[in-house]
Amino acid sequence: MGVLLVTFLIGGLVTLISYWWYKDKLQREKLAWIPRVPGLPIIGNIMEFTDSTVFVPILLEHASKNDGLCYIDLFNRKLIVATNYDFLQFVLTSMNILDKSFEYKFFHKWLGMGLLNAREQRWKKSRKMLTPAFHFSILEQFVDIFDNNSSIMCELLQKEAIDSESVLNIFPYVAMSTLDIICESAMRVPIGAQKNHRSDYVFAVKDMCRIVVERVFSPIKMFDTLYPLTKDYYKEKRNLEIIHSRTLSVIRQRKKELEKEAVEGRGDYGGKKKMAFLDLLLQSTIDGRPLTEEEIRAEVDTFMFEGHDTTSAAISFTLYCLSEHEDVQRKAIEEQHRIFGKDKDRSVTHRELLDMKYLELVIKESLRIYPSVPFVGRLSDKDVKYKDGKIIPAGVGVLILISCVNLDPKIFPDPHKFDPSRFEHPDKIPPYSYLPFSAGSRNCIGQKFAILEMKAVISKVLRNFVLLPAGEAPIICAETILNSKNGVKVRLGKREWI
Ligand code: HEM
Repeated sequence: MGVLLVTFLIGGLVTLISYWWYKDKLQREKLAWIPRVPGLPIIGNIMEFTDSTVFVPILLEHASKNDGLCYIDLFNRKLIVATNYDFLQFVLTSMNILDKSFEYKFFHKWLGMGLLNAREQRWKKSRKMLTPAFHFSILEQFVDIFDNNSSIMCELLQKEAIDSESVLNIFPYVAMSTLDIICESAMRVPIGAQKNHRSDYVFAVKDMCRIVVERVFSPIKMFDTLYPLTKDYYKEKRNLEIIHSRTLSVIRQRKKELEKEAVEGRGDYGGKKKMAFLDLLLQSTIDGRPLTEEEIRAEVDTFMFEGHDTTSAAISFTLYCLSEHEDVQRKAIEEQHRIFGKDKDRSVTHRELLDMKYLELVIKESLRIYPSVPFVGRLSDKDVKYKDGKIIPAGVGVLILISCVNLDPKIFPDPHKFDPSRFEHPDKIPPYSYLPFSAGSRNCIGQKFAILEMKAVISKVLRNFVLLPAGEAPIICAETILNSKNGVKVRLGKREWI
């Protein structure tokens, strides 16, 4: 019996290794047209990427030596690293490469198969269902919410932080404000995160961003069988309890309100009016049936995460850029004066947000240098023909380095210089060379929402404060959402509005 078991185990192991070896050999042959980054036997390049502050520059160095393309090995997984425009255009517009790469699997427990993670067939249905939630007429209704919540943020800054000598990490203030905004607008459930000060939810989301990236590159945490041996496994469990209980309470609260509205004959339950995100989810059907609570939670978790963490990073880094560039801040203020005249405290309108053309250039330039999503990944389960007989093999991921594409000196001379005038002539920027919201059919569904929200918040801060340099540059780390190890530091002075 014992001999039989050992023979069986050895046989199984040999079959597994032979399968790995054969799959590896086939993929390597098909990838022969892309330079491979030399690595160690078996573990490949994994040891180069253990620090989130350096792995993007390392990948860029490898890719730029090889015309914007190379591939790396992470144990038995291969990943094409891409900054080459032709290739990016091909991948992002291909209807055969719509799935997300292997690395997104580390999001699954958190975000389920919501829009970000959904596989091709489900994604098409979900995207079609959710697109109306970003209609112009819906976004217009959110302007007051943007305005009120940025006022609360400015009041807090006024009370707690205004002192032109002290250095302030602006990030937590912005994060609470964007969390309030996404809950009140997309979910229709105000949660008052700013007034409660601390939000376990925000801390849990931040920690999950770190955990997900560390699992991609850690030789222990990446394996589901070994992961429970690490502290992060337990931290992840705790974080997910906090996050999921928050989203479930938001969903249940809104569901109750909708039912009450229906009983009282208010609202438009089951009607034709365009609905905000959560109302749409609660009243939609997919494959002829209503969505389950699990499916709704996956979408809500996805939107809470994508809709608050991305914008809080983007707003914080833009405020930092403005604090460092007095000339740019002056022009932005001139525009605010032109729009608001003497009354800096009145509410902004949708039309006025659209009119903030210079502020839009500032935001675009800030997202170029500090893209909230520094990289995205794609995958196909079939071989895909690229050009001249070249193949992107089935099961090989493509990692698109957004943060490096945006810094190409051929397109953006002196790329680290903050210069919003680069975007005065958008026609001069070639397609697929500026990708903060990704591109193609799986681009960011919330980009118009994000730009409007950013304008509303930044405009309010500019009208109330002079942003001054703190003398401390952010230490950038790529933790799925761009983050700074030392916070995003500015100093705030009182703005005299004449
Ligand atoms: C400055 C702010 C934002 C930036 C830079 C940004 C960037 C991106 C990027 C690069 C992607 C592609 C991700 C990938 O392929 O892995 C994406 C997808 C997505 N974003 Fe955004 N985003 C922002 C704000 C928002 C907001 C405010 C929302 C919701 C209200 C949102 C919802 C989503 C969703 C649901 C997806 C998945 C889309 C799909 O796969 O069809 N994003 N975003």
